[in-house]
Amino acid sequence: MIKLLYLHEPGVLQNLATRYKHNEIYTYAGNILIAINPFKRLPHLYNTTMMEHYKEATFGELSPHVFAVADVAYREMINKGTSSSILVSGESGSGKTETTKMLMNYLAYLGGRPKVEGWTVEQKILESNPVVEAFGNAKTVNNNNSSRFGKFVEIHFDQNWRISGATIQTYLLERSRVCHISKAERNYHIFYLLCAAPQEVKKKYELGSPKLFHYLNQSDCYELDGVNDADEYLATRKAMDIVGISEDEQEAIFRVVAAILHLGNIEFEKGKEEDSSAIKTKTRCHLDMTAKLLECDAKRLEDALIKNVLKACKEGTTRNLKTNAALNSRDALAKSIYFRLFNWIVDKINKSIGQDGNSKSMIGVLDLTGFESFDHNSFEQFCFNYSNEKLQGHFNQHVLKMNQEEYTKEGIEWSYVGDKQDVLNLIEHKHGIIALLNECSSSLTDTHETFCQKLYVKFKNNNFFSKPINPQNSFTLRHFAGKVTYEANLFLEKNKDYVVDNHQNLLAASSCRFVVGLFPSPAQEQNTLNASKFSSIGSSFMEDLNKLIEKLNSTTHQYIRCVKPNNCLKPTTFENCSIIRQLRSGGVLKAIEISCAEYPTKLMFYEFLDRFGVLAPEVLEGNHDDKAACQMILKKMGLKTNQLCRCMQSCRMYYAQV
Ligand SMILES: Nc1ncnc2c1ncn2[C@@H]1O[C@H](COP(=O)(O)OP(=O)(O)OP(=O)(O)O)[C@@H](O)[C@H]1O
Repeated sequence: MIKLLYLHEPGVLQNLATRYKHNEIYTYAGNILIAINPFKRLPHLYNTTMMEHYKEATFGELSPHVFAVADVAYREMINKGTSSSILVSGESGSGKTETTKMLMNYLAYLGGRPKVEGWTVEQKILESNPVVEAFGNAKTVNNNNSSRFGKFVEIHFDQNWRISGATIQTYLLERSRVCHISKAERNYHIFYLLCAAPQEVKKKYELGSPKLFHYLNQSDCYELDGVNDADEYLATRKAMDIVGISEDEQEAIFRVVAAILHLGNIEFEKGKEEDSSAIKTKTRCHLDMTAKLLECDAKRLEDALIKNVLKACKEGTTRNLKTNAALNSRDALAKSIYFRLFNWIVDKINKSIGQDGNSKSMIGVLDLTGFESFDHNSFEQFCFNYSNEKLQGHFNQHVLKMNQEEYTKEGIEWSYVGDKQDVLNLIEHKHGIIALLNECSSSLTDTHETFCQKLYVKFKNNNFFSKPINPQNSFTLRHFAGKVTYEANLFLEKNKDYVVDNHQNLLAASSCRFVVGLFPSPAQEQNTLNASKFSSIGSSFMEDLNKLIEKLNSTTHQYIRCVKPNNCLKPTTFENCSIIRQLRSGGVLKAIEISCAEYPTKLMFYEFLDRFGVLAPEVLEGNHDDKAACQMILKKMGLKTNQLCRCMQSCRMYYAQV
């Protein structure tokens, strides 16, 4: 892109469209790699021959490519000993996860070891992808394989620049999906894979078609185009072997997954006592099966679902739950189990791969959940979009600032262009939205209505906040990527990070060691966490993001901007408006704008002389150095709107209106 003589939006778009037509999906815009999702397999771009080419080449010698970006990070590590982070960003479905996998493949190729017995570290790292995707990805309206969590993978290298370990840090899994799915979406892949497992496995867990399970049949979408769940089940089992999850552990994991499906089929009716509920007789078989799979007492499970332990009263005092509250209790249990299971899997992978405490350098790859705006947006979208704001803030600070600092360094007069990102401030300031949400979540009297009323009063003059006419109890934020309206009705509940005491006690008493490991007894947990204290998901997510930014700031950065060319997920369709919107909101056009605003064209001195020397042949004939010769030509032509850089090896001339 920077080779274009004139940089402007239509030119940028035309350039990308032409390249995309020829399957050239990668383009550089300065130090950013733009990657346009091809929505079709392009194996020739990623094979070993291609890796060999990029390994041999210097940056810029070959066509833009995701391998070239990883190569820069690897070479910088070798030459300067620096650690790097590759930040992959873009909307949901734009190709971040695929790009991340290509980067990891290439780094494994560069830093891999000759095969010894068993699985190598890099094989384990690569095979962690299908495992975490099976448990953490799902079909959404934007993407058939949408990551419902963010991740930062740190790959460690030893003194010989070989891969010596890795850590996967995950961020905020979308818990609500376990129990609620919208039209045309699916639950987490693993549930469908297990329903497509070999007959003997399904028999063991009393599973059948996904249509039989409430947590899967709320949407009529069961299959994914081009994906065979039975094959994926086997592939996931194999990947679990490779990442070091033992046969027994896999058995326990799938038992827990099956238990969640049975748990979701338990229904309630009015109980005999007033304001109480009871298990519907026809669904009692699911209660028994859930108890069997979780190896806990069926009666205790029943009580844990239809009764609540009163904390304020003496030990053992319980209150009956009405049918709706029992349904909520059932769903809360399912979400807690799944969330803990997901974290257990990530921890296990980390332990199995191993971290290298003596590592010389690391290369990190960041893939956060993309920006989302659905018809209905809740707390999860709020958090995902907040993390995208955070990443955008980092990008603005580093890329826009970096470009402009170059002007300053080169002695070019320049007035600063930048985004202040006030919406970030609105969310995370000590008196911002998260703080208010925490205040309301921990109060006994606040509801989602009072939370919204407080928001409306507090932020009525904030340009990034507005109160929509519809729906009630919602608020709109003007994000960098567009406006999103959030429905606040479950915000308070979803912000609370806790496991119901009843559920905790039930599972801590399971005869299955694996289940107990997911839910250590409160006494054990008390050591690490003050259970009685309110714990806010919003705040801990904010803390995690701040730590992440700190880590990113301690490394050098490479940026990859993934772009979704259309919303119908089809190859060859290039929707100009949507692409321009993504480039604008992602700061790519802003970076280009900095180049355009006053000095759209940059030429090396010798290029300028080559091109414009004809205007002053006498200058060319004289014995002047290049910079002085350029100055003489400009002076002769009476042009004042151009500027010359200070003399450095990479000296360029910036000029306008020539
Ligand atoms: N380089 C590529 N080559 C072929 N297909 C691709 C490529 N990048 C993306 N895709 C296709 O686009 C789909 C969506 O990509 P991906 O899952 O990486 O998006 P994402 O940005 O990570 O989305 P989300 O934020 O929802 O997780 C992939 O499942 C794949 O079909």
